[in-house]
Amino acid sequence: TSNCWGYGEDDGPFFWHKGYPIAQGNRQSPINIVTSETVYDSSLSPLIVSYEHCTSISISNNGCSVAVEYADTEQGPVIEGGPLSDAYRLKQFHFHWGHKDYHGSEHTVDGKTYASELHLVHWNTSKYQTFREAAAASDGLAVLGVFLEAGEEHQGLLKITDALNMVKFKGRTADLKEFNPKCLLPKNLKYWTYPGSLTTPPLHESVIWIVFEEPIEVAKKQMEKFRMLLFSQEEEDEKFMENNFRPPQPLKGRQVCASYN
Ligand SMILES: NS(=O)(=O)c1ccc(NC(=S)OCCc2ccsc2)cc1
Ligand SMILES: [Zn+2]
Repeated sequence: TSNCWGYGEDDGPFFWHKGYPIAQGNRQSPINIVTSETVYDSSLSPLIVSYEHCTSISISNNGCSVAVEYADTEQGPVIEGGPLSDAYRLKQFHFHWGHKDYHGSEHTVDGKTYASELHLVHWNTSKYQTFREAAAASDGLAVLGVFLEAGEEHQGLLKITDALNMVKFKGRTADLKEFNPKCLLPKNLKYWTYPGSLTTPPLHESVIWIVFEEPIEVAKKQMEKFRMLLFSQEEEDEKFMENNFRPPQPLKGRQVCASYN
């Protein structure tokens, strides 16, 4: 889809409200998580991540990020529990990152930015028939957010970072079979959760956010591979894909719940 929005100085996050007025809505994402204002919610049950049957299909450069898509089948990978009343099936995961390792995440924690943020996008298959329908419903989507920080090489991520050179240009897709993203989750699944939105247009306010406190470590050279991707198509002026993150949005009175005390 030829987006008329981007991350540049004339089509970036500060302009999105023109095409998508919901950008100034009451449950926009990302947010800055102020840990002293989070509320421990003892009614939050543990998050159940059932990623056993993981048929990844492909990896693609969609012009705003790089995404790994999953087959939309009954026995696909699902999450449930935690703040969720229904089962949510994995549709895709993608990343946001910066020009350098000191920034790039969308959510921030007490103002701290991370080098990158992984989003695992799930939709409510108990209540809706398609992703598109769920994406427009207030309880339609659940996105797991994982912070990435520069450190040791991440073995599980190698299969992704080694595939990036196959999808350098916008619109490119490559096979990526049997990738199980469970290896991308942190050891400790303590999380914060709050009601929010897609962080890119159409910015639908349909996401239950579940953001893990513990970052995963990835090597600097793995981060550099994300930065050699392009926003642009072959034959267009080369525009390196970086800083594809939306800054934190107003909390508008929302409560952020913590899964732990
Ligand atoms: N960064 S994010 O996780 O909030 C996020 C997740 C999904 C999307 N959009 C997707 S997967 O769109 C697929 C096409 C579509 C269908 C209904 S609305 C958009 C945008 C942002
Ligand atoms: Zn995202």
